Amino acid sequence: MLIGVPKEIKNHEYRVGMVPASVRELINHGHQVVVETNAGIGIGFTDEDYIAVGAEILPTAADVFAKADMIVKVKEPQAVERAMLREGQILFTYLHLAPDLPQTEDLVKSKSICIAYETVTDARGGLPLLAPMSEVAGRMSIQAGAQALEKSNAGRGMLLGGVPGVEPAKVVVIGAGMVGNNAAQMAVGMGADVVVLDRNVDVLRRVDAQFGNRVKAVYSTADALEKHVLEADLVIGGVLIPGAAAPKLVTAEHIKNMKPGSAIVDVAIDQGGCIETSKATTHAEPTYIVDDVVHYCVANMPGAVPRTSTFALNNATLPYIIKLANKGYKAALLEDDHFMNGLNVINGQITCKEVAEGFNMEFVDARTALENA
Ligand SMILES: NC(=O)C1=CN([C@@H]2O[C@H](COP(=O)(O)OP(=O)(O)OC[C@H]3O[C@@H](n4cnc5c(N)ncnc54)[C@H](O)[C@@H]3O)[C@@H](O)[C@H]2O)C=CC1
Ligand SMILES: CC(=O)C(=O)O
Ligand SMILES: [Mg+2]
Repeated sequence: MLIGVPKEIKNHEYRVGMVPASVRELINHGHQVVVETNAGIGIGFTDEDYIAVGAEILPTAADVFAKADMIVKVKEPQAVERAMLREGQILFTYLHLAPDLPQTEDLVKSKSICIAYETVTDARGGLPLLAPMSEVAGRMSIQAGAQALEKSNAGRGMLLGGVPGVEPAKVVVIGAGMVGNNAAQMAVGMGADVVVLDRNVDVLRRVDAQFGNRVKAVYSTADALEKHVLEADLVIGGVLIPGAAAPKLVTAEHIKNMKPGSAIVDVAIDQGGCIETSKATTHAEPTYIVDDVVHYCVANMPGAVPRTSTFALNNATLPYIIKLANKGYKAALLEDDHFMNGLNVINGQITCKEVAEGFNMEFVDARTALENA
């Protein structure tokens, strides 16, 4: 198979779909790889590094899209990239379609085969291709929140851990999955007073076993959520209903009643956000203020630490890229239900139920769509 790696073009996005070591693995399996010039330069990989492992360098994204059977990326294709997709071409990347109708419509129109990292599942109920970036974003959320609380950023002027004699900030983490757990770990490490909410009791048990009495693990009712959010200095939004738009758990009314200068980091923004007043921001301008609450809603947080993030992402995606390349998409997906859950759009049909329902569009079962492809 001929695999193409374009340079990422989202604002301040320096990650790359494949590092040279991954390219080498694919070439060892008998495949060809084309890489857009300077695709890895933001994390220190030159064209020569890719050439050294056997890749061919192409001058533009258009060349890569025109040549490749499968495009491997990081972020959802931007409008100019969507226009370059063609019928029968495989796209393997993050998509986050639920909050993004224009992208969904373009992918349907393209008749390409769109497999989303974030909806691939595993036998333990996890999301193996979302997990590494959720680890990064969860850890970063506390850094971002700590900065948002600084006075120069319109925050309350509070140090997360306080100092002896001065109480720490209260950090409220909504959702105790991969993002929430990593956020809690960092917040505890910085000495904050940490509350974690989830609606899955087993998840709360795990939080309790991991952190003991350093974290309060709270069952997430509307009542509990309101109480803790209104007391918070920093709220981290880390809920997920896989494939679907995030539920708006923190309302505009809550935001109005939060302490002036408090901050929210809505990590779930890539699925539309779990805070009513959230709207996606970029690394160039990460925050804005609503009712004196600092909002940080960057949809590609791991892009800020692209070296760590690219390696972490590639460690997870490589075996799946190899499977797609070796077996072809049909066999690779049909023989593995968990991998098949990654299929969101194929030949103009939507195969992710949550996306189809969210947009009132027709849903086609992935197995049926694949068998008919
Ligand atoms: N902004 C960014 O750059 C990034 C965003 N993300 C996003 O962060 C979000 C969280 O991802 P993960 O932690 O990997 O998901 P996860 O599936 O590991 O955890 C989500 C948690 O939310 C909980 N939850 C669901 N509904 C809830 C409710 N009503 N109240 C309380 N808890 C609830 C679930 O029980 C689960 O424990 C996703 O939207 C993901 O796409 C992930 C990485 C980077
Ligand atoms: C998961 C995601 O949205 C990101 O890594 O940018
Ligand atoms: Mg207020």
